Amino acid sequence: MTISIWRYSHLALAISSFLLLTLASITGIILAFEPVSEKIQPYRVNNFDGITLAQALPVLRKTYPDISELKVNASQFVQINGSDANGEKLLAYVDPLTGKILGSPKEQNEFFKWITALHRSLFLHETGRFFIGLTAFLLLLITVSGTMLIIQRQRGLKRFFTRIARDNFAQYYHVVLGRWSLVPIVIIALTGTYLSLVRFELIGTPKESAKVDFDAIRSEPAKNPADMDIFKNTKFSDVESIEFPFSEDAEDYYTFKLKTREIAVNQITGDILSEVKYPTQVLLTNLSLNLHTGRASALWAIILAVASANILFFIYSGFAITWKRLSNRTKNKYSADESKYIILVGSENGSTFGFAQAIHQQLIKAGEKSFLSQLNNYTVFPKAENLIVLTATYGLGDAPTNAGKFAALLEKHQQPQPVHYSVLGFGSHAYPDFCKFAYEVNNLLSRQTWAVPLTDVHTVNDKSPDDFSLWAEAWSQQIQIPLTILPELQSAASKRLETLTVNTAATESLKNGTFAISFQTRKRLRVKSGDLLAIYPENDYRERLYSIGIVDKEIRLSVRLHPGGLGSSYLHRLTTGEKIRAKVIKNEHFHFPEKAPEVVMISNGTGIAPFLGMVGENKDKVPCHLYCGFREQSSYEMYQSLLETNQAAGKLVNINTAFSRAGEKQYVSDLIAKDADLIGNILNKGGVLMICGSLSMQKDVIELLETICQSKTGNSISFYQSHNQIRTDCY
Ligand SMILES: Cc1cc2nc3c(=O)[nH]c(=O)nc-3n(C[C@H](O)[C@H](O)[C@H](O)COP(=O)(O)O)c2cc1C
Repeated sequence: MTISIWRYSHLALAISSFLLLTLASITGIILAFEPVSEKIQPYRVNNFDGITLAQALPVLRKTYPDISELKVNASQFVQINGSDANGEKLLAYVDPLTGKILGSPKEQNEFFKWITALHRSLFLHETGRFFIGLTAFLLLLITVSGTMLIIQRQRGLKRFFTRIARDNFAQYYHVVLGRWSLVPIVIIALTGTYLSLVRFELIGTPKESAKVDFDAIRSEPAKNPADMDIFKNTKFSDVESIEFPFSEDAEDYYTFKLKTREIAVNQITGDILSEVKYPTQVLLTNLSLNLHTGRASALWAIILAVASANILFFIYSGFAITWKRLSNRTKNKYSADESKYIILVGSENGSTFGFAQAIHQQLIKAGEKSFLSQLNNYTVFPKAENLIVLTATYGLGDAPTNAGKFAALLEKHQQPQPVHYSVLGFGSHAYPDFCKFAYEVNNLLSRQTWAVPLTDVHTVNDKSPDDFSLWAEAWSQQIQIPLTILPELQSAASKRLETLTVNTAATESLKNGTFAISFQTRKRLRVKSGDLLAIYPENDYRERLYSIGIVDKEIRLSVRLHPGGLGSSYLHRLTTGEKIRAKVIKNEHFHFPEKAPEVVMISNGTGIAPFLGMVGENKDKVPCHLYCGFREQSSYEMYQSLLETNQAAGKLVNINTAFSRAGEKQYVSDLIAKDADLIGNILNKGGVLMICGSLSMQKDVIELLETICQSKTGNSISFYQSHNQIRTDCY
């Protein structure tokens, strides 16, 4: 919620000021070159900061007896004013130590004059100045709201400068450059606002002149100016201007306008006749001018120019981001009430909508009625048969702004008919709570009586086309509508097919219709237990996926034979030595965990397939517990000897079996319920739970684990799902 307040303020402020901000930034960049071009003039003497008035004033007065005034400008050029020996007007830059003339001051360049007027007042005098002042203030508010957004994005001030997860170009550089130019932009905005307030006298700058008590002026003891304390202690770098005495009478005195005060000095004795310290407002005005114009430092002027150029980039990238968000507003061909397919999206920056649009368009093309909207528009969908949720995760594993109300709406609206659902999470492993909100949505849906899982929850890391296509394949397999991958994602998604040779064909089909089949692969094929094998029984778009277990260097599949099933009948028909074309799909999230202190494997039926390979891969003998459910003892027997050999080798701590149609008639969830303490401990110490098998088993186990997590660990199950401690691969 708060993220949207800052975001809307940031956007509203940007929209209301972008025209004037563009103008002020462009003119600001140009004006930054004025101090730079001035600084390269050869009128500043070396070691200027060390020169005292005692060293310079006697020389200057001797060389120019009719000098009336001396000024030191922001570039530290010393300019004298008076008349020369011939009585001619003298206005020149001089070397304060020698009195040598270095050049003569020039009028401000006409071009810079014109740009300055445009920058300050838009040629509209006070009205223009007001709008420019207002723009500076709005820029200040934009930087405040922008800073808040970065703090939220980075999850706290401490992580302000830590790595940024890369989104799209505009998004990424908006944040990266925003962080680096924050300080100069705040300074530009703050000083611009301050100078406008001074200009409109909303901040007063009272400046009193030094008042001299003429009766107290002494004319002795006379001192050599080079020996006067005030001359010795005052550096040229502190001077703004000096008015010289008009004559040699004691009543005529020096007036030093220094950076912080004004003093009157007796020219004969060196007495300080009066001293006035400038009020803070005057000091701040001077500082603001220096900082806003860069007149005191060429380096700072360049920083200001770069910061102003960044403001232009922010205007462009800010609008690019907004455009992307707005362009995702969908116009639906079919209403929510009449649609069979409902696609709901949780997205902050719009990329998830891109994926959703692709699915939506393909369903429409296939002649289906599909409705696409955001998760916050969840309601009753009377004709819905399929719900697809695609959602990103933000903040601390939270919902995106357009999905924040989903949980409450789900409670409120029950679907009147059974609806199949499938959840696809979008996230990034750069964040600790990977796709947490998607897991939460999936867990919430699984508790609804009307909701029937169609696929396991899938996740997409950093918009990976491979991850997306994995979900698309699993979904298509269930629905029988081919979802071809977006053309722009296609190149990455299309992989080479492998030729595999059947090593052991399905010799016998057991009573319950389960069989095993193994394939020999080429030597260098990189495949691990938990990866998926995609087969194409009819050599067309129809693909079937099976979980792989690597046993004795072979790909071993466990398959349930469905009467008339496309994939299972095809595999069942294959004979030893036959070759097939298939694709190995990497399924990294379901590999045997490399660093877990303890592992729990939970399966039912053919879901045991990847675990058969994984136990063999447990070379470090990580404590590993297996909970597997079957219909009857005979289904287990085909895996028993392999599992017991691994147990004897110390790669499995225990094998817990549940038979649903024999003996105690138990489900795998009953075994887990009994070992709730053990499961809680394993999660607490960073162990990993892997679940493979049917979606209905997964639903029961997840529900049970939610209770175990809450009571034994204090975290919700989605915490462990998003931290990769609970991994599922169900179908
Ligand atoms: C500020 C911010 C916070 C994020 N937080 C998470 C997070 O906690 N977990 C996660 O998996 N991804 C996180 N992400 C990554 C996004 O979920 C991911 O980039 C997603 O694809 C963006 O989708 P969208 O463009 O539709 O909003 C975050 C991204 C950003 C910019």
